[in-house]
Amino acid sequence: MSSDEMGSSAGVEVDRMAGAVPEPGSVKSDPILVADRVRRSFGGLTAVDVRRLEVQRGTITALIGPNGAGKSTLFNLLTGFDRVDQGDWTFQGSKINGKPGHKVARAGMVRTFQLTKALTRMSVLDNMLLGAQGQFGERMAGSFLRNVWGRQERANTVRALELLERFKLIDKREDMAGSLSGGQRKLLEMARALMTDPAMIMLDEPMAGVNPALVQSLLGHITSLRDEGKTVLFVEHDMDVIMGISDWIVVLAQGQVIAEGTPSDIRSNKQVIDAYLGAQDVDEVGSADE
Ligand SMILES: Nc1ncnc2c1ncn2[C@@H]1O[C@H](COP(=O)(O)OP(=O)(O)OP(=O)(O)O)[C@@H](O)[C@H]1O
Repeated sequence: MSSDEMGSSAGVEVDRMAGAVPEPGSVKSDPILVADRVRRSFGGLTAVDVRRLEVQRGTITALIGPNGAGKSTLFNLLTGFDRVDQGDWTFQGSKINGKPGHKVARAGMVRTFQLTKALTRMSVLDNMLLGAQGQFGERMAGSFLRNVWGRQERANTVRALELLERFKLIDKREDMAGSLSGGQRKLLEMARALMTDPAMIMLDEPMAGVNPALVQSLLGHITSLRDEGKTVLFVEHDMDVIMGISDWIVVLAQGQVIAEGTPSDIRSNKQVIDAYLGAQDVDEVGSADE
């Protein structure tokens, strides 16, 4: 078995994928998320048309593909932030399609959100407390601030401070979120998503706009989440990051899953090279890994 198929945790080699076959729709031994025939069109354009997708529990799974492949749309659909035309999916064995984002979050599946304008004008700590409400949109920010201190927020504040400590943002807790650097914003987005202690966290481009100095720190946080038993599904464009930390990679092109596999499977998959990676990128990925 290749090193890509094996993960190392506290010196013990673990086969997290339990021999899953590298093919689209691949069956997993312990899937936390199972999606069937998920379709979403915008006018005449089919943005997502996924026949079957299973995400193995306790892994880092990357969702990759060219621009416009449907990655963000699939994220939005699965987490209740967009409506499917058709499709079913279960999370931890329970059907969650059709549920709004905050209910999906309560079920244990949380996605990160980029800091919108309203959120940048709130303090780092208030951003965290907002995360305790589960999934949220910008329009909830105003009502949240009016209500938050009237309710039992003590436990949430304790959790928020613990997470800010862990993500090295504790000294910034009173600062406006908008004053954070690109990397610190990503740390805040991740910390905020953890407020509800989800079983699965979905990260939307966790490395975008991050200074190289913070990349290692972010990677460390992502792998520790997995090593604590959480499932991580992330969309990312940085191939070194994807190949470096993923247990499994799902490749989308034109809304469909065209390949799945370990980093080494994907790196040598001709269809993926043609549709996405390009020979040059594969060489770069190979050398960056060595
Ligand atoms: N709200 C919308 N209205 C119309 N078309 C949309 C909408 N959202 C997405 N699309 C289209 O659906 C397709 C998939 O878009 P999506 O943003 O999901 O791709 P992506 O893989 O996340 O791309 P990127 O890597 O560039 O973020 C694209 O052609 C996009 O233009």
